[in-house]
Amino acid sequence: MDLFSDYNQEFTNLLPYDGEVDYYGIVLDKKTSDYYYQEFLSNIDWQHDEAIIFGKKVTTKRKVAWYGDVSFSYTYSNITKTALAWTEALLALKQLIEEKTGETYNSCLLNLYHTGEEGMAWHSDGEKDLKKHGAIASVSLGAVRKFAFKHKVNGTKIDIVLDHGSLLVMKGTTQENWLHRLPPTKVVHTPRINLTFRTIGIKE
Ligand SMILES: O=C(O)CCC(=O)C(=O)O
Ligand SMILES: [Fe+2]
Repeated sequence: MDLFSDYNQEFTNLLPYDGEVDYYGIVLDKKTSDYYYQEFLSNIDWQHDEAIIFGKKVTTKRKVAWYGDVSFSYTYSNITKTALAWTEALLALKQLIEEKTGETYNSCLLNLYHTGEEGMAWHSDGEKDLKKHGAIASVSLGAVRKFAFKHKVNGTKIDIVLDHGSLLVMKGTTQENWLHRLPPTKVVHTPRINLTFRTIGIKE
């Protein structure tokens, strides 16, 4: 990545091969980012996430919520969830992100990490309900956190920092070839909200 480029590039592909992760940097001004952060903290139906791991039901400290166009059912970590109907604020942000990325999305998974102690382990978002090779647009609000990619075969790692009001888009073969995670950290004590706009495949 050339940080000193004079070109007015809208985004940079962070991956050297086997996928495309477009980092747009900060796309929402401070006032707009603050507004959405407060709005989502207060007006999203946050729930502790549940997963079945080695046959046992576990509950995460992190909270999640899932919104979508219609009553989609979506399965991940062996649990099936049903989407809630879009709020006005979510729809407005979705539209803005669709304009910026030139893609459309029909659902959004939100994550609330209360402090730096909460994170997300290495995974890829290749669930079968997701449209194959569909773009996933990730918006970050609140505490600034590190984010990382790791190549599934050769272990190459790419670290980035996700700012308040920033946008990252994972597309193409990224989920097949790379894992990503939000590492826990002891130096962050305030909440971060992440929204991933996705496309759930419409079943025939
Ligand atoms: O919190 C983030 O930035 C990423 C969340 C994530 O990877 C996911 O929801 O699949
Ligand atoms: Fe993910």
